Amino acid sequence: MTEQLSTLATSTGSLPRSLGAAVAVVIMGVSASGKTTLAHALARQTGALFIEADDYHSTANRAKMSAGIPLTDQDRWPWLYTLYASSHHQETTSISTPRIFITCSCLKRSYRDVLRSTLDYSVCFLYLRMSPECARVRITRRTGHFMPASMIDSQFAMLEEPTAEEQDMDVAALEVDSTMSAADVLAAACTVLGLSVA
Ligand SMILES: Nc1ncnc2c1ncn2[C@@H]1O[C@H](COP(=O)(O)OP(=O)(O)OP(=O)(O)O)[C@@H](O)[C@H]1O
Ligand SMILES: O=C(O)[C@H](O)[C@@H](O)[C@H](O)[C@H](O)CO
Repeated sequence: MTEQLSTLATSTGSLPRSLGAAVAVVIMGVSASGKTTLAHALARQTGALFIEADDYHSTANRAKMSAGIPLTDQDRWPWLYTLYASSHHQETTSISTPRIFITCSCLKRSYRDVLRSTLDYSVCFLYLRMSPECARVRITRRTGHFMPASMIDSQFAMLEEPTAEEQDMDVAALEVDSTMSAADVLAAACTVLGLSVA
């Protein structure tokens, strides 16, 4: 993990140029890293569709997480399938890209590979990279959400940060810390994605 972090630290900040035109952008990261907040803002500003992966968790998955029990691969495969199946049929009238923002934790390489290989359209990932301390503060302050703060450690334990190889391929990482407002994160994301929204 430490090795991955240091690799990432030297290579964050922009998407491979060929993926600037990706149709779908998956905003990934641990719980409370700000995926939903950012995706809402991006979708609002660009007119793109927004798909929230949390909406596709089964009742059983939600109950597990609410009870502070981390999901397993077996819990996540059907969830990723349902997410894929629903994204698959989405079409928008937008003629610009990206057309879809998808929030999805995508904690493991294998989960990202599932989306890479199943989604019909070109996809790239924007990884919101946040320290455990910052995520813990955010999740503790958040109200009205099923995910308890006690899950933060397991989210980081599970996390396989995007490798340098993935970053050469289709992942950009954005460092997010406690000094960045939602507007700051939006602006940084737009720069990384090459979007010219205000
Ligand atoms: N830049 C920011 N500064 C301060 N608070 C923020 C910022 N961005 C998001 N938040 C707050 O942090 C909390 C987590 O954000 P959000 O729900 O968007 O994260 P998430 O990654 O979608 O979480 P989850 O995967 O658990 O649904 C929310 O209460 C949100 O209002
Ligand atoms: O893979 C997972 O463990 C889950 O997707 C979680 O990340 C939560 O659903 C999400 O973060 C909501 O709090």
